[in-house]
Amino acid sequence: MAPNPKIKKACAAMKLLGIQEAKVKLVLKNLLEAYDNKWDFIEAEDYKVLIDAIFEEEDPPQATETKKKQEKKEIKRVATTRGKKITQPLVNDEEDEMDEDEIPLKRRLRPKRGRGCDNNTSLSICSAISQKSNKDASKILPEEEDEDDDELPPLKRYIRRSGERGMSMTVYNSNASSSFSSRMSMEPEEVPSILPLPAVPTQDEKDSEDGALIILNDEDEPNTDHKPLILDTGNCSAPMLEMEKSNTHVEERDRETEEILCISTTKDVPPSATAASVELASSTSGEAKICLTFAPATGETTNLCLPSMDAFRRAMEEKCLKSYKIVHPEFSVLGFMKDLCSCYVDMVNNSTNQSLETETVSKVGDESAAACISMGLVVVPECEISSDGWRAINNVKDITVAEENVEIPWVNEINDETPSHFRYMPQNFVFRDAPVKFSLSSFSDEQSCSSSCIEDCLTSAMPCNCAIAVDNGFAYTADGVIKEDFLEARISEARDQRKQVVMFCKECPLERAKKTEILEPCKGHLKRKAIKECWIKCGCTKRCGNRVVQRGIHNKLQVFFTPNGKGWGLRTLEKLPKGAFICEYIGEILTMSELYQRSFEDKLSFPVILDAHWGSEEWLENDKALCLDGTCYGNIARFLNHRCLDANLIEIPVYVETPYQHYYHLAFFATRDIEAMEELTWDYGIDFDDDDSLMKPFECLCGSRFCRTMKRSKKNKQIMNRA
Ligand SMILES: C[S@@+](CC[C@H](N)C(=O)[O-])C[C@H]1O[C@@H](n2cnc3c(N)ncnc32)[C@H](O)[C@@H]1O
Repeated sequence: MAPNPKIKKACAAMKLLGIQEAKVKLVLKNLLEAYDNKWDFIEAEDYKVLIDAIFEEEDPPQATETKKKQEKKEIKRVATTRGKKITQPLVNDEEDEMDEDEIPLKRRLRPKRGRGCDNNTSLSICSAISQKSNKDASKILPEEEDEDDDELPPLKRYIRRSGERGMSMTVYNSNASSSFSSRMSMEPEEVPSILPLPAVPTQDEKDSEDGALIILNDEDEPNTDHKPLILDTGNCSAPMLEMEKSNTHVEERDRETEEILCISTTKDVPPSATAASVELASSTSGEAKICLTFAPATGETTNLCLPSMDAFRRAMEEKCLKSYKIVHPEFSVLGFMKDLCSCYVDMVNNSTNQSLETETVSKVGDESAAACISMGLVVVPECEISSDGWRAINNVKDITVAEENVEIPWVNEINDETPSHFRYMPQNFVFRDAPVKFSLSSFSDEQSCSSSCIEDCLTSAMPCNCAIAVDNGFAYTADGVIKEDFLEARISEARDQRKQVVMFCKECPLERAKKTEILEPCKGHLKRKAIKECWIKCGCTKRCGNRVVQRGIHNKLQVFFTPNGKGWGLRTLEKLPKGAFICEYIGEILTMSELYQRSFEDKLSFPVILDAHWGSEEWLENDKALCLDGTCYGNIARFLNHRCLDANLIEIPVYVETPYQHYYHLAFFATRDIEAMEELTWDYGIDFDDDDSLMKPFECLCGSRFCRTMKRSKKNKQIMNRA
């Protein structure tokens, strides 16, 4: 006998979801019996009833019973309301009277109408950490829009509560030609027996807005801090991966904050697309995105080769899962998702053998939204990113916004914070009153090597004026690093009190700036030896070996979120040799009065006082004593964290364009060889016991065995013990 075409069709549809034919047939048999062979109920909404029944096979009997009752009620209601758009599960009035045990229905695999069997190239990768209590999980979340849904954030309609503990990932492909559905567990014992899959938007929904989804719940963390993560498929012609993170909370019954995380590409990869790029971006306002962009072909058109879902899953498992230890404290879902995206992109690009074209997400304001859509970029409706937010997003690859010789990316593998907003500046600028002038006339011939030098001063037989100006000779070697003896002398000066020359002001500008009635005595300033670099007025060329700091940053650095509570930090992505110049501290040049005014309004995290020569003259006016403030305008040095005593960077005053001794560049050099991925730190030289400090107080988490706060607390303990 020829197989019933309806059964064949149902099996084919279920096969797309990875469900075996035998199981489908078994469940179908029961359903047909239960519903008097009424196929239209079974076929409705892309076999919703069948899918639910298949998954309920694995539910506890009580749940299945209750679910069946519920479904019968639903079916009755569907039957009487045909023709009307029903998007919310119809709940019988009696449901209100049910006791809690009677509502343990978990919605799971639920392809919505019009999708799931589309002949498109739609891919959803969903990652779920479902850690809510089973009790909570036993309640149903609304899962399809009701008529008022338009007023609710799109997020709402896609939420499912999975109800199981563990971390799992589901890859779902609705491409008819390469059907695939799989789930992967990271912690097998904790992964739910059946994974929730995202509800897939209907055609209407697809046309009108974005869709995608799955859930991250975390039982161990307070709900209040959860931010949902949604990954949207955009309503755009070019495909992209987009993950969006918003603060949207679920508001109805049991809609405590959920976390949702998902990646999906839209359909219709343009046949002429050449390559893809992936971008992880986020903003200060809490949103984050992972974008996969397919760039249109240039010149000869070639078909883009997408990897098969199986190959992608295997690569993903290798690259993203097996290499991660989920229990590792530094595991971050965001980082994981990013790896996942780049894994996919790598595969696309490798198989396509095309050059990678990066399409950067450009600023998206209201007025430019249309332009973005035409470029294949999606404006996500619930994500209203401020202009500052967009700037931060754009800066993911280069926080310097192309102001430096090298790009310096930022990355946060710990949480969803983005760097606070500041304006990147590659050089110092006077805020208002500081008497700093860069002028050719300010340097006399004696202070530059205008006539004596040609090409490279380091190779000249006689030390030139620049070498003797600050009585060091040349500080740099031909390799561009600081000479060992000069560096060692600076390091021991900084670390060993016995080697320090400390100068005391008669009246300290720091104290005077406080504008108190009685000035406290000067606490002393470390006299620091400086480097004098050749400059534009010198006879040498720009390639002269005595020009290092002025050539700017050359190493591969990265701003990153530290895992140990210090906020953002700076690290190197490559090995750095001892004595290498890393960067200088850039900020607004302020007088002490200006600085004090600022710190009075709000204690600062980013002031550096240029006091290397304070105390060397009788009287230093407040407006001649200077400092740098990197709070609003600065460079990457503003991310350098403090480390007590044994920091891997040391700051050295460097004179370049002005002989005015109270203004100099503060340049950071490596105190030792530094390994790739090491955090870069310097000793702020702060006194943690000084309540009058202009700097925001903080509890030192440097981890150094010489940590001054650790010593202090030990001292306090000793004092307390003695008392
Ligand atoms: C110049 S900023 C460094 C960048 C900063 N971590 C951030 O997130 O922007 C100085 C601030 O970083 C934090 N910080 C720096 N070093 C630290 C340390 N050793 N322990 C704890 N916090 C530190 C303090 O909040 C301090 O006020």
